[in-house]
Amino acid sequence: MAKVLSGAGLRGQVAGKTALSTVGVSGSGLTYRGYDVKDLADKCEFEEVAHLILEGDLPNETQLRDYKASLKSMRGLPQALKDVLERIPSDAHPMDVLRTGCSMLGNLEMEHSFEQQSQVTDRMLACFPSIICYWYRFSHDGVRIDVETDDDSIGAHFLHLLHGKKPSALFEKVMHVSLILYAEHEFNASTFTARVCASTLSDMHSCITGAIGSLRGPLHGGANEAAMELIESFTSPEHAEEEMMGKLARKEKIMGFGHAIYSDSDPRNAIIKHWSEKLSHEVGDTVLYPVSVRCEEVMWREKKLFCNADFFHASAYNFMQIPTKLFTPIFVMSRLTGWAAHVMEQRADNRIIRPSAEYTGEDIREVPAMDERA
Ligand SMILES: CC(=O)SCCNC(=O)CCNC(=O)[C@H](O)C(C)(C)COP(=O)(O)OP(=O)(O)OC[C@H]1O[C@@H](n2cnc3c(N)ncnc32)[C@H](O)[C@@H]1OP(=O)(O)O
Ligand SMILES: O=C([O-])CC(=O)C(=O)O
Repeated sequence: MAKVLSGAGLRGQVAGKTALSTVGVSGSGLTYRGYDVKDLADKCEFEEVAHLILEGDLPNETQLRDYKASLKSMRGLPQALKDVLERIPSDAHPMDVLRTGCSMLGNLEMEHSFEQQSQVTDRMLACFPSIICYWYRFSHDGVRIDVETDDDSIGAHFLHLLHGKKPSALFEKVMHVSLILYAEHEFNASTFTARVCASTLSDMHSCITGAIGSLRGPLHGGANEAAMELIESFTSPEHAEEEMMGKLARKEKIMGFGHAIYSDSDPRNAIIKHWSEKLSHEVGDTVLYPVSVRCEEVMWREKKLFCNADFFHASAYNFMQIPTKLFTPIFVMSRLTGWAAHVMEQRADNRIIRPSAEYTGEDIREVPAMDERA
């Protein structure tokens, strides 16, 4: 069943061109530069996919080694940025921390010309996990961590900083898969934000800062955190069934379900669900995974609504002992690749994005004197 793509929210309107991805095209649900996301998640590391999205091609062995070494060398944070992070309270939302961190980095390491666009993007890719974990560990545990680990991947670097030890091979693999699934998704709200900003010929840090703000909302990236709050409130599949039925009767929105483009499934769901199940066995879970499966069954049976990429990410991240409020920042660490590639694409063939509005306000009228106003 095809989804009706019309109405409010610019739904169904072509707002520009891209060679980066296809979403919901029949035959394959999601492709990055022509490769099926299932194939990429199966066979690649996240750094290979980042290279594909940003540079246009999958790297060969030497290119991948060099790319990873280069990213590894850029994990450190300038003291002025650490000083700012240390002043942000522990009850701040980590997405706001990342937004501030990205903006501050733009002050310290400004993109002076578009020729530096790849360099500033790689720098952000390398140091966003450092920013989020430096703040988290300082504000929550009172420690100033060394952010320059020698971990092979961005996902392992993140988990190492967060937990103070290298992650298991399984956890590192799941981080690769997760970061690949979240990397790029055509003209979603946060990417469109980045492109609108880019279309004014603004700098890369401004485009990414704006995109982080758009991703933060619960209708977009913030849904993975909201999904976690939902599933952890249920004690068993039966409890989930009962509560979900109540929520549907009250017409509550259930985060982690539905999609603006996909009509009957999100191709990323089956992949992350598989890894969530694997992790649940690994950590001996008997509640969260079965509860998540029951929520999925109820939503499909009652409303024909399906899990989007966010729903099973909640349990998967929880099984890796990642605090819920860091879920959406992980999405940022990945989607940065898509955002930056879209900024580059916009810059390469730019016209300022400036749509029109249908006016629904008052007819033209005179400004009344102060004593004539209500
Ligand atoms: C990585 C990502 O960003 S994926 C998206 C993450 N966001 C979420 O999970 C938030 C929950 N989902 C939603 O709010 C929506 O499904 C969106 C924002 C993703 C898509 O919005 P839209 O394209 O406007 O939804 P759509 O037109 O399909 O909605 C059709 C109907 O289903 C309902 N519906 C859609 N999603 C849900 C949901 N998760 N729970 C309950 N009802 C829903 C809508 O309210 C609407 O009902 P109505 O016709 O009575 O108003
Ligand atoms: O495409 C969308 O609207 C939202 C989404 O799934 C994403 O950005 O990954």
